[in-house]
This record gives sequence, C-alpha cells and structure tokens, in this order.
Amino acid sequence: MAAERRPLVAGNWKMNGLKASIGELDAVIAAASGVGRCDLMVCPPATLVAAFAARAAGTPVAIGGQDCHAEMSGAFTGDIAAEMLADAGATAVIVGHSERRTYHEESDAEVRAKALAAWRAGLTAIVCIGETKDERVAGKTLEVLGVQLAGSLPDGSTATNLVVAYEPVWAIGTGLTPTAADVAEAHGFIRDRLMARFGAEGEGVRVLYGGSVKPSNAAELMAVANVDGALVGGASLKATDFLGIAGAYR
Ligand SMILES: O=C[C@H](O)COP(=O)(O)O
Repeated sequence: MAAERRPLVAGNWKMNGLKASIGELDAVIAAASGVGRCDLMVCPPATLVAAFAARAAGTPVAIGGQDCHAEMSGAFTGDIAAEMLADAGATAVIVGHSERRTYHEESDAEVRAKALAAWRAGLTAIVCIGETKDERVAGKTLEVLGVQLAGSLPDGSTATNLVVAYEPVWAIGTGLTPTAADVAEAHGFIRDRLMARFGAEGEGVRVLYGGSVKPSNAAELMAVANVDGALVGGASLKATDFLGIAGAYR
C-alpha cells in the first residue's frame, strides 16, 4: 500500500520581513485550523524565528529556519547553528537552497553536513535540489537531480527527519513553471531514488515542489503524482496568497 504522506505547504520568506511582518503570520495562524488537509510552515529570516515561534506555539503552524551551519558552535561570524534555531523554537530548517548553492557556493557535501546538523539539533531537514536552465536544455535534469540527491542526503534519512524540495532554479522567482508532465517526471525520479536508498522510509518522505507557485497554479501543481506540497517563496510573504496556495488541499 502506498505511504500516506500528509502534504506540507512551507513559506520561505528569504531576506524579507521585519518585526511588523508578524501580522502576516497572525493571519496564517487565524486561518490554519480551516486548512485541514496539509501542514503549514513559515520560515522567516533568522531575526524573526524566536518571535514567530513564540506566536505560533500551540497552533498548527510550524516555524523553520532558512539555513544553518554544520557546526554546533564556534568562530563562524554571522552564521547560525541548528541548535540555535531549535533553541529559538524552530522545528525544521531549509538547507541547500539554490540561492545558498549559487551565492555561497555550497556543495552537496556541505548541504549533507548541514542536514546532519539539523538532525543533531532535532530539526527536520528540508533539502533543496534542482537543475539550472542550461542543465534542463541540455537534457541533464534527472542526472543533476540524481547527483544532488546522492551527495546531499545523509544515510539515515526517514519520513520524519527529511523533506526534499524540488526547485528548478530557472523557475524560482521568474513566474515560469515546468509543465505538469515535467514535474511528474522529476518527482517520480526523486521518489524512485528515495525508495531505492531508504526503502519504506523513502516512500514516506515528502517531496515538495518549489518555483513560482501561486494561488492560480497551485491546484494543478499539487495534483501531480508525488508532489506532497510546496515550498513557496514570493507568494508566501502575503498571508492571503500563502493561504490561497494551501487552499489547493481544502
Ligand atoms: O524557496 C522557495 C523558492 O525559492 C521559490 O521561490 P518563488 O516562489 O519566489 O519562485
């Protein structure tokens, strides 16, 4: 029997949001009990994690970080340990986002180390993978995804300690999305790899789609086989849009 995977709609606020932005979280919390068929998560910038986690405590909305260092502590100016995110109330952390891989030159090995750090702190690791436009045009999408999965996912991945986010780099913030068939191919490939490596646990790992998800296209994208929710960037900054996306699971 196929694994039951409860969908997750997670908002990645990236480098956006000030203290006053907590009103958007309040609006998500207020509507959360009506969004019965998926989990909700908001990943604000690190400066807001503690305040957001305090506000969301006892509600169905989880709070996550956007990145963590692989080490627990030390002389790493400007970095944040997974333990610090957990201490602030986060229950998950995004690692290996393409913006980290591109602007901070993070390798698969570094992403894997960060995922292990997330587990060490008791956090779920949301590991991002995805091909560039050039790689897609060259017909290398699945090859790239295979390499990223093999290098970025630690041994010991389970349905509860890991979420994978498939985010084609060319679809992020561009308004472009792959066709439903392309999403199905990528997610089917990721599922096969997860099951081949982690067995039944791999079948239970949620695989999110990310890249220009909006209320207007969410229902079509979320209906694709092996799409277990969304990692939302720009559209997560407004509660109405974020909730509109989660509405695909009403
Ligand atoms: O983490 C989120 C993704 O990068 C998607 O961003 P976007 O929804 O603005 O395209």
